[in-house]
Amino acid sequence: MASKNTTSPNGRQNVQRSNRDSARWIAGLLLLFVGLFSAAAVFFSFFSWAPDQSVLQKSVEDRELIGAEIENLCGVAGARLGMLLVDRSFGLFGILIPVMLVLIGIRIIRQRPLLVNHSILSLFFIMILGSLTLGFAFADRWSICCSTGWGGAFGIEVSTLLRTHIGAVGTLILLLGGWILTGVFINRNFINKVNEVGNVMADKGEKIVEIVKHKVVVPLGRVPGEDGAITEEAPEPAPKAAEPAAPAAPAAPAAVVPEPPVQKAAPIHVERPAESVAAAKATLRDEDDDPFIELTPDGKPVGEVVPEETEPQEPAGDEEFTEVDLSHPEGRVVMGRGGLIELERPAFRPAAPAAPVSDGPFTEIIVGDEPEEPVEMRAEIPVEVTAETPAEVLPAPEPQGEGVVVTVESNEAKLVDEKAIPTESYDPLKDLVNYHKPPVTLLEDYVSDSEVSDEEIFENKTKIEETLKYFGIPIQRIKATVGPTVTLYEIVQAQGVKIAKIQGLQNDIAQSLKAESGIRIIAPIPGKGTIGIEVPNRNKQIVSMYSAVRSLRFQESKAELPVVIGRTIQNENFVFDLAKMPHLLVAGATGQGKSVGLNAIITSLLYRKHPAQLKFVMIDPKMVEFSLYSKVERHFLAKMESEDEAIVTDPRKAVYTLNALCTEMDNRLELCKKAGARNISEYNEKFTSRRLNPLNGHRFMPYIVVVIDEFADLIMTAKEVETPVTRLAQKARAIGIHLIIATQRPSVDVITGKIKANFPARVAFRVMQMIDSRTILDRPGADQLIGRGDMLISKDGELTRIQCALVETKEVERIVDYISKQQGYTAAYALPDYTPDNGEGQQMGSEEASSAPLKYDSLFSEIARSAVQDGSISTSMIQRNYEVGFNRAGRIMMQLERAGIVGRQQGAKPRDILYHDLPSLEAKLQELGVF
Ligand SMILES: Nc1ncnc2c1ncn2[C@@H]1O[C@H](COP(=O)(O)OP(=O)(O)OP(=O)(O)O)[C@@H](O)[C@H]1O
Repeated sequence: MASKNTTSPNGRQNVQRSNRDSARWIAGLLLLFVGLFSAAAVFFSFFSWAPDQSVLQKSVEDRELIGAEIENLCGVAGARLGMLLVDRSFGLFGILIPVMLVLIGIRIIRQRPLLVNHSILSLFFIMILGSLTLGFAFADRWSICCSTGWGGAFGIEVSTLLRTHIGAVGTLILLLGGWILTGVFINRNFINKVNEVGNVMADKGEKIVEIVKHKVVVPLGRVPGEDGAITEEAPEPAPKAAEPAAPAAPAAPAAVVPEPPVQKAAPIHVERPAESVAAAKATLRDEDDDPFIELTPDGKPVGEVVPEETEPQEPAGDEEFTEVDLSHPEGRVVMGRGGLIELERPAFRPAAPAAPVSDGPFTEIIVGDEPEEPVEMRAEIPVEVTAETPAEVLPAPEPQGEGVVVTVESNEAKLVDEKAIPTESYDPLKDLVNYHKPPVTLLEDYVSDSEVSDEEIFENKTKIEETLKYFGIPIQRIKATVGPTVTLYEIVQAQGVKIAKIQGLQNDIAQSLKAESGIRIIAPIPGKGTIGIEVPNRNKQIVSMYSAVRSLRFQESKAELPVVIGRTIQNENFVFDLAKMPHLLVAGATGQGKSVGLNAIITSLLYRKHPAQLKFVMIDPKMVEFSLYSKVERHFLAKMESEDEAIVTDPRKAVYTLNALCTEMDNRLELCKKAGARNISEYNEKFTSRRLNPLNGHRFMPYIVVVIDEFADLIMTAKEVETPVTRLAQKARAIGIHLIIATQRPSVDVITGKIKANFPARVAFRVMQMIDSRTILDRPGADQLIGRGDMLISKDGELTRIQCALVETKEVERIVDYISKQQGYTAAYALPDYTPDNGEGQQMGSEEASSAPLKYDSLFSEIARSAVQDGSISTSMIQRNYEVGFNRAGRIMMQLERAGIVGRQQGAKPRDILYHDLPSLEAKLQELGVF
């Protein structure tokens, strides 16, 4: 007789699980309180250990007799605990034991795994090392906070032991190594810090060697040769810059002309390559410690060429600039410490035009904004000369005009101090550092009391056995696995029975089990060789998103885009990596759970990803499914810059958005190519480890998940949607763009061959006809599902039956509310704007699409007026004058073109303005409805 126990194994499991959870929670809370009490006890013991210890040494009677009381605010227990954790254990660092207890308690309450918790392990290492270090450093010398010494009994004894065996130096090195390893364990960036210290020490070492060379070796008559080798020959003493030098050339006029009163009116900065300046400096460095470098007009150090008659040089060193005569009558070149070459001219004197300075072979002169304007006309405007010419080849100005004083600063390429260059990894999450992922408590924990009874299982097993026997198929064994929706009866058939024979009995078995649908025969079960018969349970269980998100499998998943979609027949949470799928096709008849499935996918991702890591593009022709996600626009959504709404509901805009995604894909592929990365993970890894320069356009790439609901509606109204979808499906996986396409009608005109070929992963909810099942899964099965979240997922030809997790609209609302209340980015993630050319616009089939855009930019009329008034326009002009981005400027230009106000772009030529007077433009604007 079969057991009549009505509690199923499943139910028992649930009850056991909930009892375990409660016990865990209580244990966690107890530990938390013990930890808090211990922390307080240890803290107070730091102040009261001395009197308390003498009190504790006395018997209770003695204490009462003399009225001695414990001072620790946690009483006798506190004083003893303090003694135990501080004196007898880890000294000052004994306080970390209660801290660890508190952390463990919290983790138990929050149902977190304990074994390898990083923070607790870190604290543990710190405690051991800290105690050892203090024990080693102070032994039992100081007893400010406890009787044994700062390191506690453990620290003192173990360090003494180490000292005995490996000596003081060995112990010191061991401790240093231990601290470094602990630092690295706590934060991997610590490696960089260690490297930095190493570099600083290496630099210091080099400097010391330099100083020794200059101060000790050189005075001894040994000088470094060009190759750095030390030779015995002493060089000719170089003339000091300030000293009059022997004439090397006919006296330059500048040498005899008295220096005019200098007014720093229009300095000319000459920028040149760092090497030349460095070379010039290097020539001088060895001659004089003076930080200022004097140059002659031909760029040579002043001591070598400046004639003796040169006007007395002001003592270099205390000046901001060292002045050097040019051959110009009144010119002077001054090279300052910063290395910028500057031309100083006396005010109100005819100055040398900038042009001669620029005549050098590589000299580029930028004279304010207007290069053609003579320098002397611009006395108030700082004049910049950018020269790629080394100082040595800078031609001296022809002696024309007079009174020009040239101050030369060699503009060294500005180098950031090497220590100021960030060495730690770039952390994209720091953008929203306070972002908290939604707590799981926002989800509903649906408790199902509908369970599969043992009776039901036994009945089904008997019926299956009888039916098979009736058709002459003997079986050896049957095993039942109860799932949330169906129970799998696994049959081991007698030897010699053909699998196909059982497969053909699907309808007969269904009839005998009186099940209208839901019976599915898996023959054989992959990897097992047995035959599976899935029979729907009389009462289905709800799989809550709450339990799915809480599952260890999901929480510990290392996937890039982890998704927990529901539970398999074996009652295991089914977790997959969307990044590896890499796209998903979702089909199912109306009301069978598609939208819930999509929400489960989106919710999973929201629970695991940070806004910096993931963006969604949501296309919702039904207009209602995704509207609630608009609240997280600034956190998790991406849209074209020109779009107002982040959730795309208009089929025409859906096409634009998908094309914009193609542009984003192309941009990302280009960036990956430049970076030498094969995929988004490699690229982001390079970017975060600062191996890619943002100045070269590199940026951190978040994953983009594109969710399209009702694809059938979309492709029917905008056939051209197929092209971008196929392109994305073919190429976007590597750079982190993944598509999820859902449709009610999985017919071949919707899921075309091109699309299907690029979607190896498919999800099927119940469909009404076998043909639909074949379209989506390439085989029957989806027509045999029982609906309400019962689904099949096919990946690489393998089919898994899953009960989709239920996440209701109200739960999604709570999650998006939680996220939206947190700080987000200033706007949605911007996709490059896509502007269709006219041809494409006409293809849309609607008149509206080919005519001027529906909505004009708010700057449209203002820019149109200014274009007509000025008679010219360009995108860059719009950008500059109105401080708008390139995309917006381009869009406004496109709107002007479509409105017939400006002509088409013709190569590099400026666009024609098609209106020549404001009244006719105003009439046009009125006609367009823009004022
Ligand atoms: N996983 C599930 N568990 C329990 N019930 C579910 C599940 N999925 C769906 N249902 C039930 O089925 C109903 C319809 O689901 P859903 O709205 O997802 O269907 P749909 O396929 O998106 O339909 P349509 O295409 O018409 O929008 C839900 O309101 C819910 O009651």
